[in-house]
Amino acid sequence: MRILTAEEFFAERKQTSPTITNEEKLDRAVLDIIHNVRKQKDSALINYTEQFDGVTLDSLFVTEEEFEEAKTQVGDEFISALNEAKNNIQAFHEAQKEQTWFMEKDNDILLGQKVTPLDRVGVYIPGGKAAYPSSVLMDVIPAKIAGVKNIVITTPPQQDGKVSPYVLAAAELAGVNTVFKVGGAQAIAALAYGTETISKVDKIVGPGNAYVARAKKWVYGDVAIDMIAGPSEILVVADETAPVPYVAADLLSQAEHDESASAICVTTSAEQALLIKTEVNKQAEQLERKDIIKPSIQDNGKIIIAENLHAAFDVVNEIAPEHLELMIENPRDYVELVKHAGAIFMGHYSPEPLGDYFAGPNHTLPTNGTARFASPLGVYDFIKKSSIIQYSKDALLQSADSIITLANVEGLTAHANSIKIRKEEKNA
Ligand SMILES: NC(=O)c1ccc[n+]([C@@H]2O[C@H](COP(=O)([O-])OP(=O)(O)OC[C@H]3O[C@@H](n4cnc5c(N)ncnc54)[C@H](O)[C@@H]3O)[C@@H](O)[C@H]2O)c1
Ligand SMILES: N[C@H](CO)Cc1c[nH]c[nH+]1
Ligand SMILES: [Zn+2]
Repeated sequence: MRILTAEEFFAERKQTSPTITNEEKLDRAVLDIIHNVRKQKDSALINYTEQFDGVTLDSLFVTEEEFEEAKTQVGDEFISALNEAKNNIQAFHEAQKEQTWFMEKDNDILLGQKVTPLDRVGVYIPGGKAAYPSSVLMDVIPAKIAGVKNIVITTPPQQDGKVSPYVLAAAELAGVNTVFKVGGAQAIAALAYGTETISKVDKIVGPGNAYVARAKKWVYGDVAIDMIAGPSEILVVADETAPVPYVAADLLSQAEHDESASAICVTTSAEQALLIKTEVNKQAEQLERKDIIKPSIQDNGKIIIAENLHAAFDVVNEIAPEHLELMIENPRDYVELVKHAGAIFMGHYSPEPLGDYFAGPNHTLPTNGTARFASPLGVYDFIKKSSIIQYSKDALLQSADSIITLANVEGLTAHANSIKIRKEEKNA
């Protein structure tokens, strides 16, 4: 984990575009997969699952028996925790619901916006390095609240050829019973273009590793996507009130997702920076997933020393992290300074995993700097809007000349004529 000053950090950002070569390699692999799935459909899915997941599948479908078996495996404690999380997620997302609305003027003009749920949504649930039942709730509940009728899940199979029973139990609790055993870029291609078994959807949502995130970017336009939700990121802003063991534990919580996950701390104290680095290394040694954590911390971990909190927030806004923790005194006084972050966790007792599992706001969040322009997954991702316009005869005649003038200026006389024709009594 490198320690550097804010000035050094900004100087490095200016000089480097370190990911371009990697991106080209990734693009070639992903485009190849998309192309083959479009051509060979199910058989490409079966082959890629063999190649990347080491599993030979007879069928891509999760059967009813597999759902039943899953129920017997997961235990009451898990179901009860899942139900608590579901209630919190549901309550938070209910508040995001949007309704069709109208505005009227003098009984002559009616304008509005009609809200309609999407027809078909495909949810990607990651499954390579961990199973994510929590992501099932996060991605399906807002779709259900929006009123989406047709929701399917794709997720990679485990080594035994089955889908994690915890993922299946969460799917059942969230009300989805169509689950396909396919992951990676091939799953995204299948949802975007359809195969013999998997029908094309209108929108693909859900997080995943770099292959999944890149594939979503490539299919966008042929299908809608929620955002680029790739490898996890955390940025902790710590002042001298932040307990060092808490800071280290929170950084490590995201590093364990993926070797490409990133954990960064910005602190106002050089002394604390050293303590945090030592504590991160100490705690990492004790963690089960240290094989993933160590490369993540080694390659992407940083501790940045800022002169003061204002300078710390310049770093935050430059990085635009997926998760931002404010482990500082009076965090609410500083929230105004945050311009770009997927989720903001305030205070010493709001660690990131509280949001991953339980509090209610969505954990599918924009990564890789895209928090500059993207928002957390929400009910708004599963609806679309249509404008509504109705004028009475009187209202149209009153505005006719202005509309005709505008149409004539654009040289669009057929447009002008569609208004003119209504001015002449004989055509009524
Ligand atoms: N941003 C968010 O909201 C959010 C939420 C949860 C998880 N995540 C992230 O999701 C990711 C989950 O990753 P994961 O790997 O555990 O599961 P995953 O399901 O995203 O990826 C596994 C799949 O990747 C494909 N793959 C692996 N190696 C490949 C290769 N060499 N070439 C082509 N395809 C290959 C395989 O098809 C495999 O099934 C992590 O990076 C985690 O940080 C993000
Ligand atoms: N931190 C992940 C989003 O980057 C979400 C997650 C699910 N389970 C645990 N964590
Ligand atoms: Zn997490």
